[in-house]
Amino acid sequence: MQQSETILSLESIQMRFGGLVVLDGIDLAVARAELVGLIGPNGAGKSTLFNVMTAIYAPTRGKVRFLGRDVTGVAPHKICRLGIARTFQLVRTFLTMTARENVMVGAVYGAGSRAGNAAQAADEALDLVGLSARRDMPTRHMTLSDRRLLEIARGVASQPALLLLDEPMAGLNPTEIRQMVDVIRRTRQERGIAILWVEHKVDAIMKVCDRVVVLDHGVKIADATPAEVVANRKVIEAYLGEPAA
Ligand SMILES: Nc1ncnc2c1ncn2[C@@H]1O[C@H](COP(=O)(O)OP(=O)(O)OP(=O)(O)O)[C@@H](O)[C@H]1O
Repeated sequence: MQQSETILSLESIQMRFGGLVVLDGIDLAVARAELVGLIGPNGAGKSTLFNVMTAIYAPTRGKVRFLGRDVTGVAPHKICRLGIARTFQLVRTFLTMTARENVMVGAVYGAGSRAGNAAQAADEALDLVGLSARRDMPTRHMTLSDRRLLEIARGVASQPALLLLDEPMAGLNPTEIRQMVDVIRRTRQERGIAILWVEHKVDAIMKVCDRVVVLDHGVKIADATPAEVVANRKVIEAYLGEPAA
């Protein structure tokens, strides 16, 4: 695997809603199988950036390139087929369907699998996230933590090159957070999927990521290793605060 190959690049992305500039000249590259954290204060523009990458929004300026193609403003279902999957801050699963059926949707919709292949892809993805034993459970009976894991499984089953995680740890307890960290690591290591991970649980990001990107007021203020980011004055002032003495 060529880990240094860039699969996603954002070039000078600007997103404006009327007079409000929410993203201002963002450049960002993600390499194959890289694990990148995306952090910043509330309202910094992280979710909006995901929405631009997945073509929910067409940026007012700039380009999104994925696997060598200009995909700026391409329809969201095409982005998924091309290999970008995502999870949501507010979990979105089909509540009356079982865990396995939910993940099969990812396999069919994202990877274009037929029923037999989709079932196999779903079982493998459920195994990766540790939900095999609950695969026949309707998702309305699952805990928040399991539904977050299920969203990851659904993304993995679509066979993406890049998975976008939007606050997968929100609302989880410490045990569930450790389990989630383990799943994120394995998703990258065992599947070779690049991950761009938005999170307010900064400790987890710093422990696990190769690189951390920091947004503040729609501007990228840092893009470096975790050790460099925690020592960055701009990041301390905008988001992290001074370390405890
Ligand atoms: N559709 C929209 N129309 C107008 N303003 C929007 C829209 N979507 C987002 N915004 C604004 O863009 C800014 C960035 O929001 P965004 O949700 O991307 O931030 P965030 O970094 O993901 O925040 P959080 O950490 O709270 O999830 C906010 O000021 C928000 O109110």
